[in-house]
Amino acid sequence: MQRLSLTLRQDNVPLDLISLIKTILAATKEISFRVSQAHMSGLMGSTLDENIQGEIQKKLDVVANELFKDILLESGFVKAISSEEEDTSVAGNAVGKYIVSFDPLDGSSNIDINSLIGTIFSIHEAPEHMDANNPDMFKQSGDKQVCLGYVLYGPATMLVMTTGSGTHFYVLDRTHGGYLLVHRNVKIPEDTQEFAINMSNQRFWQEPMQNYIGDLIAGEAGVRDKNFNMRWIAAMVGDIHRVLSRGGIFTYPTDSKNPNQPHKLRLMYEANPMSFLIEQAGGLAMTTTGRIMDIEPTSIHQRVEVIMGSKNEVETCLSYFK
Ligand SMILES: O=P(O)(O)OC[C@H]1O[C@](O)(COP(=O)(O)O)[C@@H](O)[C@@H]1O
Ligand SMILES: [Mg+2]
Ligand SMILES: [Mg+2]
Repeated sequence: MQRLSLTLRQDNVPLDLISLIKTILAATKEISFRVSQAHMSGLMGSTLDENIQGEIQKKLDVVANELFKDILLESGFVKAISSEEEDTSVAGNAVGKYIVSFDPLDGSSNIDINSLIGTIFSIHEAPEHMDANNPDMFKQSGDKQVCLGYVLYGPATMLVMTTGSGTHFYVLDRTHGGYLLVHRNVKIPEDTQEFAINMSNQRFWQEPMQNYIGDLIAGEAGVRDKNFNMRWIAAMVGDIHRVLSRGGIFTYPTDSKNPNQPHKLRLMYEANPMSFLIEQAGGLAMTTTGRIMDIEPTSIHQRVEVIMGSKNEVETCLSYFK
């Protein structure tokens, strides 16, 4: 099995970006270890604090965030970082070439049940003319990401990453401490019989989504004339990993549960990096009005509607909104 650094060189990734990627991966190896030791180190359960988005932070959310933030800022490679767990962006090296957005632990509600969690990251080039303290640096569309991915802390710790030359799967080999390539150029099947949605929100969805999911559930007895299976891991990293591995459609649609917050998933450190991975693997990553990666962000913690996965199934879903 090939080492990650060789794959990056084969994909012609610039040396300074390779150095940043290695810094990020060093942080994920440490988080992977901390996650596995959480019971013994008193790191299970919640803190008494909320993040800027009004969500109670888990102890591991805070630990993973501090670790990721410190290692990135100390590296000198980044001009600023932004994180789910930080109110605004945090300045780094004034001449750093890159900015990094991240979700230090995705799927926080899975922490206490020893289920799937992961770290999501997204790298853009830092605009030279902007001050390191200026959060507007992060207002760049998903299309401009230069590298992004996630690390899944599952039975195996896996890295799924792209630098724009295909989506590749790597696995953490604990015997030598590095990531090894296990699947180059992953491709998502265009058709699927599997969907992922939080069904408990059904009554809050818009009518076209109600109709679409209704037709999937009707199976062979309905207009789709085939049976569908459903999965929900409650961690986007886990659900998207399944879609990349064997196809499927994943959606967190617009809902009216909380009128002030029609969307759940965050654009910068959830939807955009996952969209890039899905598109590189031949899938689609959309809202009901267009491509997710075309969106010009207006704020760091912006939320967005998400419909992504197997190409033909995403198109079928969107046809209900026409
Ligand atoms: O609570 P729900 O509706 O199952 O939402 C699950 C979704 O929320 C998220 O967990 C949000 O991520 P965080 O754990 O980083 O806040 C997504 O990963 C996941 O798809
Ligand atoms: Mg998340
Ligand atoms: Mg999180």
